[in-house]
Amino acid sequence: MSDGVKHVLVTGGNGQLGTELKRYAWPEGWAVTAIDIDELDLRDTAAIAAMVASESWAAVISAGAYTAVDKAESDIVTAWAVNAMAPAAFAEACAKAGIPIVQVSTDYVFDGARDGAWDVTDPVAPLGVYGASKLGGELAVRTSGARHAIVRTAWVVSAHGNNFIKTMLRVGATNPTLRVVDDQHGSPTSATDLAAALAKITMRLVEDSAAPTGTYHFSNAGAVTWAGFAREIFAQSAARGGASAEVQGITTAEYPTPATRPANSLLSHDAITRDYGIHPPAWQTALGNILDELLGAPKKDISQ
Ligand SMILES: NC(=O)C1=CN([C@@H]2O[C@H](COP(=O)(O)OP(=O)(O)OC[C@H]3O[C@@H](n4cnc5c(N)ncnc54)[C@H](OP(=O)(O)O)[C@@H]3O)[C@@H](O)[C@H]2O)C=CC1
Ligand SMILES: Cc1cn([C@H]2C[C@H](O)[C@@H](COP(=O)(O)OP(=O)(O)O[C@H]3O[C@@H](C)C(=O)[C@@H](O)[C@H]3O)O2)c(=O)[nH]c1=O
Ligand SMILES: [Mg+2]
Repeated sequence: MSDGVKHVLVTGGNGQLGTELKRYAWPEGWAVTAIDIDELDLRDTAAIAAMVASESWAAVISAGAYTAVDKAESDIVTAWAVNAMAPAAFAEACAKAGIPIVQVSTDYVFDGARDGAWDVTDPVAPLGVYGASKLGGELAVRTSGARHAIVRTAWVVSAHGNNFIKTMLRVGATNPTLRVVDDQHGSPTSATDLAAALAKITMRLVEDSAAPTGTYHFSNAGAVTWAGFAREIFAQSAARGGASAEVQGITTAEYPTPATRPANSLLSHDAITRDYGIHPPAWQTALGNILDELLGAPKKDISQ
């Protein structure tokens, strides 16, 4: 592509994040090629090398992933192929091509076994296959020799694809009461806000060979439990005439799942703010924007 445009290759193009990276208002001179399984199977490392070598890409954003956390527990080989070997193949190809790679990773690399926000330098200790395989991808990128940013995020939600907001609205439409875990703490992340942060980092890595590299955390600002998140979803949904349900807080032990989730996966934004000047918006605001898209703007408050 010798058109003077900087082409960014994005994997996971049909996912939540890939969809928002396509919708992002890239400045003139930038273009995104977002691919998913129809164009390239991430289990095919030879095809990955060929894809990167096929064009003069400006950068790769590695967003594609095996994100079914519970299913991964019984599908280890596929999870590792997609979450670890594919990023390894991309990173190797990027190093060869001399282009940067932005690898998206997860809060689930942490064990969650302490209070406070996890810093980028804190020790990792994944509790399940999904987190372990994503950590494998991180390590491959980190040791590849490619200039990189590894951006860990958490609890990704959007108006498109599968996520907790859409599950709550769907289940809440037919159930008056929902039981939701109230002892796992984290920060929801709008795929739209994440896409904007990743675009900013990617463009800087491409334009400035001295741009900061390393590991970063991005989530929306503020902390909540899944039950607290569900309550706010229904409060904001009801204000828009959407589904509402009562949320009964339960313990993790009362909601058994194949994969163990971290009790605390709050992410510190210090590194991304310091190096890239990124200040994530509050998760409640991000939720409101997603519900605006799904349900329309809130009805006027008639009590005043
Ligand atoms: N969702 C979340 O809560 C979080 C996500 N992340 C990370 O953020 C990134 C983006 O996540 P998100 O957009 O939510 O994930 P999604 O599951 O919405 O999107 C991932 C995409 O990757 C595709 N994919 C899976 N396997 C393959 C394969 N073998 N070949 C080609 N494509 C494949 C999926 O296709 P298909 O749907 O057909 O499987 C899907 O379109 C991922 O790296 C994820 O690990 C980090 C923290 C939280
Ligand atoms: C649907 C439902 C879930 N839960 C619990 C299960 C779980 O602990 C929590 C959230 O459910 P989810 O299935 O969305 O959780 P999960 O799929 O684990 O979400 C994770 O996805 C991966 C890809 C990540 O990287 C993580 O950051 C995180 O977002 O809520 C309830 O307690 N009640 C319910 O009715
Ligand atoms: Mg899930």
